[in-house]
Amino acid sequence: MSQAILKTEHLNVAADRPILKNVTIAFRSAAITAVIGPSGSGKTTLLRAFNRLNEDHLSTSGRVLFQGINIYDPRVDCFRLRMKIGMLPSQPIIFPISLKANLMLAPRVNMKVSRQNLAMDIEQSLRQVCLWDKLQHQLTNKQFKLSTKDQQLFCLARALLLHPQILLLDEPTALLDPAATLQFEKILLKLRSHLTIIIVTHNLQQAARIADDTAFLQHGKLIEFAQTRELFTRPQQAATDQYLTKKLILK
Ligand SMILES: Nc1ncnc2c1ncn2[C@@H]1O[C@H](COP(=O)(O)OP(=O)(O)OP(=O)(O)O)[C@@H](O)[C@H]1O
Repeated sequence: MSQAILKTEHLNVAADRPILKNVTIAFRSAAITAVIGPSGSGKTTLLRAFNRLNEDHLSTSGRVLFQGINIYDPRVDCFRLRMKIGMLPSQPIIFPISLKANLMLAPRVNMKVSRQNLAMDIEQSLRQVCLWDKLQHQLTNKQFKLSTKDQQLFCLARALLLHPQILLLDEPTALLDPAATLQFEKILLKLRSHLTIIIVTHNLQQAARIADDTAFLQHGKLIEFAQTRELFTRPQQAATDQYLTKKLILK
């Protein structure tokens, strides 16, 4: 079993009231972890805590350790942190410039890579998401329109260009149809060999299909965290059992 790459210790996040309460969890390296739970249970807030996206408007206490270093230490550079821990929101965001310019934005600013190396990286990341053949001749075409599925894959490729060690995905397939969802999942399973993936999902079948481990949150508390097969077949907490049963029956 691989080592933990990311851990929280007694993580609390609050607005005018607590949102995450005393969450202690460890994520395995080169594994996919699903975060499940009812709406409002704190899943997105947990994900955002991992690259310090909450701190402008929410208070955070406790520790988040990335490779043993507390990311809330004031000496940690947020830009560098967000390159190592990338995030993909559920709504794809593509700027109204060419696809190539979209891809080049972050690496040129943050990594100062040469144009030649960047061209190779772009090809590699588009190949990783199975878009190279479709897009290689459209990269400078400002009018080219992508389908919703391809927009989300393109955003994944853009995130991969920064060579993150952890990728945070917030309901990445919420807008996709079942076939596109399966294609997206297949790509995640391939990426897992060298990338740690934490995915928030309302789709329990998705968690069961791709996640090595699953965390169940409710009312801001980590109720249960286990290998996915264990959590789905032998939940240890009554609340987990109730949630899984209700979701699967209502499906
Ligand atoms: N910036 C904020 N200020 C105040 N309350 C917030 C803020 N961000 C989140 N919350 C509250 O924290 C709770 C958890 O929100 P969060 O988005 O993390 O839940 P979630 O489990 O991801 O929900 P969903 O499945 O609906 O996306 C909600 O009640 C939400 O209203």
